[in-house]
Amino acid sequence: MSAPTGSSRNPLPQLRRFGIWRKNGSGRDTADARLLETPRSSDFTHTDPWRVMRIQSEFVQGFDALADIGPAISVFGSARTKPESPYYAVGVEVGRRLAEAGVGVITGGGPGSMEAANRGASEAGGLSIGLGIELPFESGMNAWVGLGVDFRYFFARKTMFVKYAQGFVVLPGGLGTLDELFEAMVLVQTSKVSQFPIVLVDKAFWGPLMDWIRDVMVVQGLVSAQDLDIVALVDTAEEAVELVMAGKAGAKVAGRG
Ligand SMILES: CC(C)=CCNc1ncnc2c1ncn2[C@@H]1O[C@H](COP(=O)(O)O)[C@@H](O)[C@H]1O
Repeated sequence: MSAPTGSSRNPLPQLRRFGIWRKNGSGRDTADARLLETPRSSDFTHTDPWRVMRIQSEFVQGFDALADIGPAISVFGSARTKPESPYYAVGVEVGRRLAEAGVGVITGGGPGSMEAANRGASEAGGLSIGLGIELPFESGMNAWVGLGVDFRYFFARKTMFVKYAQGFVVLPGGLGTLDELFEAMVLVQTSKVSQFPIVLVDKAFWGPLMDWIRDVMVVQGLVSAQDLDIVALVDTAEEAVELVMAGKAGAKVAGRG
């Protein structure tokens, strides 16, 4: 086969940097040279290579803090749930029942339903973990967190929610809750995790979302009907803890591959 000649074709790459080929670089622009160069300003702490170090340190810190927590379940839900809301009461009961079942409770460490689950776990004498996130409007770690780890990056934090839990209980929530839920659903769908129960609490809240997935996504062939089995819908804290502890929801799909 002859070499491409058209001007729109890439010529051979000229410079290689850590396995990445780039064209049009200066031969004197090496990693060593850049390392030894006097920085033009202290802005280097805002550069991507520096960020990579910070990202790495978040993973190290998270792995370090959570390595020995034992079995745990992550509980998600709205940061805006008020203490007088029925959802808050369900969150407290989920946390309490999980602690009584002998597993740690991991939440996002914030207010609302996260606080409720931490509170239930803490009041029952269980391990109450909060994985906080730096946000412009965050209110800090809730008072019921016994072991807290703060993150700058959502993706590092989300890794911990899955890596150190054996299942998810998801209370009604907003975009943050959906982000955490769908991340887990995709991980089960693609067999990145197996036997990972995901239980959604409150059929009236979650039902319409599941109906939309069934009526639109499944009908258009964008997900399979089986994918609906990744999650289970329940109405009470008791059912949620029973199912998540039995490892039931999600098992069907995870087991097929
Ligand atoms: C009352 C209020 C607006 C406070 C916001 N304070 C917050 N503090 C901590 N985490 C938060 C906060 N807001 C959103 N989150 C993040 O979003 C998730 C819940 O989001 P949401 O409320 O469902 O979307 C949490 O796990 C966390 O990732």
